Amino acid sequence: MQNSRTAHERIFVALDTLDFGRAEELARALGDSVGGVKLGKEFFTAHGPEGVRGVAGGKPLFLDLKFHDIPNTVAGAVRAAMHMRPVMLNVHASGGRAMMEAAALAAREGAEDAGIERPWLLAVTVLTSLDDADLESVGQRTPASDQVRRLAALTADSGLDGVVCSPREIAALRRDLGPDFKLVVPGIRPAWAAGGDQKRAATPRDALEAGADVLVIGRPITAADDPAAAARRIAHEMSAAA
Ligand SMILES: O=c1ccn([C@@H]2O[C@H](COP(=O)(O)O)[C@@H](O)[C@H]2O)c(=O)[nH]1
Repeated sequence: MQNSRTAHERIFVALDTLDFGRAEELARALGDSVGGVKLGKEFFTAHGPEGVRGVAGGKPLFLDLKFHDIPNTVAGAVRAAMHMRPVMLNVHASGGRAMMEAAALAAREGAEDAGIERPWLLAVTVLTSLDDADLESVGQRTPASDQVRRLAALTADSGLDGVVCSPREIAALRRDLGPDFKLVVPGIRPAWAAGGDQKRAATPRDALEAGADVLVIGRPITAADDPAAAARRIAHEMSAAA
């Protein structure tokens, strides 16, 4: 996937719905006001690969299934995913090095078999809905920011293209891992949108200024009365970023 993109091309809209018709309608209404669509567990569980292909059409697709299992199983899932022709897909970094290496190999081979350009293979670090207290409650005493840096370094070392992180960690990851490591960032909240369940969030402009490659934005666009206008407003706010 190209890295030199205009503001709206950096937005992948999260179509989190069980309703096929609604997802299709949003994808159509948003058209070129976003760079691509993100389909994840909610939509995929309801509609499967066929549904994903139907809604994505020819649009760039981020397949957000966050695979997390033993290496052999994840490798198989990554191969199967190639038939949905994603430009990005992901696993969980906490699955560890062997799992990520198996996923990277499967992505290379699977893309070739499917006759597509190899998608960016990303690893989810720490979900943006979690804060330090949440991590502590599951026995993880390291602050989220440190854990993200640790998992991102492991991801880079395992041969993946980049990570999914919160906007709060972008600057540190850019310093740690350089300009080519891909940072795909959910937890984006314009000042005028509700925070919802996102705990490590920031505005689109702040995320772009910090060095994000792609912003994943769902409800601030999809729950708006006019989703295309909301996407254009966000792109305009991003354009003002240095
Ligand atoms: O850490 C993560 C990883 C993935 N997501 C996904 O991004 C979108 C965000 O949607 P909003 O409506 O803008 O909150 C959603 O599909 C999540 O599954 C994330 O939020 N955080």
